[in-house]
Amino acid sequence: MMPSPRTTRATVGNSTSSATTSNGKFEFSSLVNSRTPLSDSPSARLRASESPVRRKDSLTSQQVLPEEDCMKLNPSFLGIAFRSLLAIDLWLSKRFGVCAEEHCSWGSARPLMKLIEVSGHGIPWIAGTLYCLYKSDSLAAQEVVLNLLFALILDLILVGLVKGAVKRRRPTHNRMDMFATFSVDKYSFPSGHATRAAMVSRFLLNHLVLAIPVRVLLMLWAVIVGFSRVMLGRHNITDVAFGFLMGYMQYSLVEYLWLSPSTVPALFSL
Ligand SMILES: CC(C)=CCC/C(C)=C/COP(=O)(O)O
Repeated sequence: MMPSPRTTRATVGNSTSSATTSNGKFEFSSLVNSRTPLSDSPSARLRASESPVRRKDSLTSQQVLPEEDCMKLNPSFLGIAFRSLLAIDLWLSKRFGVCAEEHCSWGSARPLMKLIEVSGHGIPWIAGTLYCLYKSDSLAAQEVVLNLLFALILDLILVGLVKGAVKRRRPTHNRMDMFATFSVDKYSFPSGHATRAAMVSRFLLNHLVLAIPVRVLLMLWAVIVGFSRVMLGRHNITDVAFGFLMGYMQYSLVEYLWLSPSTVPALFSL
């Protein structure tokens, strides 16, 4: 039976000769009996790789355990998968960018797509919410509208942060003729329209009492806003897909941080 490294270390500490002659245990002998530190001797350093105790300490990341070799393979596999996904994304997004220019196959639908773009823009949403806040006459209505305003501002901040961190350029076929943009809007990941559409529609579905057809229309609007981003050539498909996911999660964050008269009374006494 193989002694455990702990047992071996104790044994060689008592007997120099038996420790230095036993195969593969030299490192323990030198560790205990030699004045030369293990890591100073090249041969000892090499042999240390055979010791389960020293292995992790004395080797570089290239000379490690098989499991760690696997870990090294994974990033390259993931890298290839990631690059392939991006290549498919770029190719598909370009194919679906059918309203990117007037002369494109669906170029005549471009004005309609731009109208849909305005319907998901931050300015009309923030302006409309401020107007509703001004008009709301009950505390309950004020609470909902104030939280919608908070959600819209939070969305602008979070999208701006992610766009600034990821710095993914808009598709080359996009014509940058959007109105009222921030400097980070030269970047495309994630789609701010998609985050807003997903978040706002989830917000309204949860806080307004709406007839079923209106609920369906609201969901349809969010989906159409997403499609229009790719068709206009503003975004790649992954920008919009991630935007929807992010907007959906942003709503959960708003729910979590919900502003109410009991948590922030100052906001409601204005
Ligand atoms: C100026 C304000 C209040 C908002 C900017 C809204 C905007 C232009 C977002 C960019 O959306 P995409 O990332 O979908 O292109």
